Amino acid sequence: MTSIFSAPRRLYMAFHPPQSSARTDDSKSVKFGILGAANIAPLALIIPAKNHPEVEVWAVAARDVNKAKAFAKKHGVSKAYEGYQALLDDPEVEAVYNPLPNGLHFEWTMKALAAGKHVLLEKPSSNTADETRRMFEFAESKGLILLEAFHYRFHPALHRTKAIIESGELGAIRNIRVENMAPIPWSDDDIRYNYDLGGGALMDMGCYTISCMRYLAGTNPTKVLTSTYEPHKPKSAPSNYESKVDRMATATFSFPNDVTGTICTDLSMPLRFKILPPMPRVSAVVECEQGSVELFNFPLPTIYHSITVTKREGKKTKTRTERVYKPSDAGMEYKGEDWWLTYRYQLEAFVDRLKGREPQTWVDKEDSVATMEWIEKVYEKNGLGVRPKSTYTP
Ligand SMILES: NC(=O)C1=CN([C@@H]2O[C@H](COP(=O)(O)OP(=O)(O)OC[C@H]3O[C@@H](n4cnc5c(N)ncnc54)[C@H](OP(=O)(O)O)[C@@H]3O)[C@@H](O)[C@H]2O)C=CC1
Ligand SMILES: O=C1OC[C@@H](O)[C@H](O)[C@H]1O
Repeated sequence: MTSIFSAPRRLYMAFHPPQSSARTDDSKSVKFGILGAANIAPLALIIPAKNHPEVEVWAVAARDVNKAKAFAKKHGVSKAYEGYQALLDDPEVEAVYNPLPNGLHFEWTMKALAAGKHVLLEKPSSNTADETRRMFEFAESKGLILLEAFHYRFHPALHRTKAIIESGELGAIRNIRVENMAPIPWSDDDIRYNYDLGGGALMDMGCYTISCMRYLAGTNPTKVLTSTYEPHKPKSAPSNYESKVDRMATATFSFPNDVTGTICTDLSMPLRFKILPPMPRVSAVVECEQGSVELFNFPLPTIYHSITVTKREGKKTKTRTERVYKPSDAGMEYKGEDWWLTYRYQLEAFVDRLKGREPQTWVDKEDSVATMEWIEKVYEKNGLGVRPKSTYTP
């Protein structure tokens, strides 16, 4: 039963989750260390950890120890380290969260694994598919867990959308279109615009579109058919500046059985009439033989989402809308509350695997490698070229 209070309550709880009342004995909790006082860390780990009975965010490291100390104080983290290696040398740290810029993912994940830590690694997993494969192979060889933090994959709204497609009620898939575009005025020195650090729209918001398209298709594309981009040009750039960083990118793909796919991603959608920020475009739409299903807001479904199913029946078209904030809303049996952020579902799965329990969802090695392979293929197609590989040699 929903009421006018359910959305404000859900949003409040999402960002102010209750401290877990069933806290596990401290000696059994998983102590996390964070590499970098990253902007995303509070949302992706600190807030979800408050409500996870088996997680303690124990340490943070930053290049500047004062930054690490300030972050630790603000978020109630016990230890603050100068430099990332110092955190990896802490025997108390069992799992590492790696939210460094993309171009540093390979180096610091390899070092964390070498130090015997499990790793929750931000998306996209690295700058190249080869690096991603090597990280997973190393994790396997050490018996450690490595998960690419594609948090959206863990939310029940996405699982319900996939179940609708797989139920066959709409017939076979014909086309999949995924958009992830927002009007965010990132500064020119943001990591997203830094080629050496693995910047670009396709790497950042675009990696979700490739991952989501592959997931909903249930298979990999066979080819990149077309790709376009608009470059990012810093305000101070000379007129002949040649950018290797895409602010916006599109691509079309072929899939087996004449299925097609389209992605569109934009880090900083242009203002309308030079003043009005456009609405973000955050949908995954699957067109099938007898209708379509659209998951609106697949990246952050806890905030708000809708699953719109349009079905052609003879000359009539029927439309229904579903909302699945918690698994039981769609008859699914795994754990979750309507206010759980995608990151909270993800943390549950990560800790389940670490503790030897079966997680409800997982993003495995082949999945992460394939996402990087198709990112590379799009960059090859549009001429911008693959992001630079790491200079770190393990
Ligand atoms: N899951 C999600 O929803 C999101 C995921 N992300 C991903 O998380 C990662 C980090 O993103 P975000 O938090 O926005 O990034 P930040 O701009 O906050 O950078 C993250 C950290 O990178 C460190 N860093 C190390 N070397 C450099 C360098 N040369 N230049 C700049 N920073 C450096 C800084 O650490 P220090 O503290 O040591 O200075 C900084 O704290 C990316 O991989 C991104 O794709 C980002 C946003 C959302
Ligand atoms: O992962 C992400 O999600 C939110 C976006 O604003 C951000 O650019 C991206 O890194």
